[in-house]
Amino acid sequence: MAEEERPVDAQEWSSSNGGRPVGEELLRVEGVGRDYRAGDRVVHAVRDVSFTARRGELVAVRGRSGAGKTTLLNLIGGLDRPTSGRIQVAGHEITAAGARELLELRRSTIGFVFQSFGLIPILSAAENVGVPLRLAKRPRAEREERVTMLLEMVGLGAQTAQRPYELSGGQQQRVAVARALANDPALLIADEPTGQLDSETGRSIMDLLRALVHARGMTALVATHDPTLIDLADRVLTLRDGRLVDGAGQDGTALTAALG
Ligand SMILES: Nc1ncnc2c1ncn2[C@@H]1O[C@H](COP(=O)(O)OP(=O)(O)OP(=O)(O)O)[C@@H](O)[C@H]1O
Repeated sequence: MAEEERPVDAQEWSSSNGGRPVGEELLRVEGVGRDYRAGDRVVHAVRDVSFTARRGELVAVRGRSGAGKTTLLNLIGGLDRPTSGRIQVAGHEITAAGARELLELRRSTIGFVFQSFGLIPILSAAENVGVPLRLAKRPRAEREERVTMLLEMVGLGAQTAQRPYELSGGQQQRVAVARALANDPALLIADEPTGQLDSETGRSIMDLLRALVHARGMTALVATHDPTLIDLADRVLTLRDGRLVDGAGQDGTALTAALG
């Protein structure tokens, strides 16, 4: 990783975590299932999944292709609705939220990073990062200050005016991470964030996510196939055929068992 791409010292960010107590429960998933109809067939993409995650935790979600990782992350992020079960994020009942409340939660409480970066090609790095701040109607001066700080934080202080096609894949994903953090979310959801990157660049993105999660008392859920990236997680959830087969509780105990 080039020197200028190193994220700033985690300490610099610790004051901006809103006093969130690291270790407090941030996410609760209880008996969540999602079925899809495919013609005459029903696909049980996610089945009876229960776990909790705490502030300051980087949780990897692993499993083979088709195991249900994307479906689970989309349910937790409020992009899809479960067929059964409940999901709470930062005390908000995602599963009971109406469309407007979900939109608001996705803007204020949850940040998303995708495999394909999802940047707007005609906008500069700074403008891309500023999009969520515009949607949140933050004043211009505050937006500019925050965008500068976010891009410096991900090691792109010198690339603010560049458009996505003028940046490498790793740099584009850093812009996407900065954008996901614009509104200071409590939960970061990343679906295969390193899937389009070479292994070294992928690792630097995971290192960045890990530093941010620990510095800011955020929770991150990261779906990945990559075993070397899984090593960087604080905890690993393993999905198989839609079921959580490992990692539900911090001590390895399934939440459902704990609930009796
Ligand atoms: N909209 C849908 N309609 C029907 N079936 C779906 C739909 N979305 C997902 N599925 C099915 O649900 C299962 C889980 O898919 P999902 O994309 O969550 O897996 P994944 O673990 O993220 O896979 P990958 O690593 O390949 O992205 C698969 O069998 C998939 O075909």
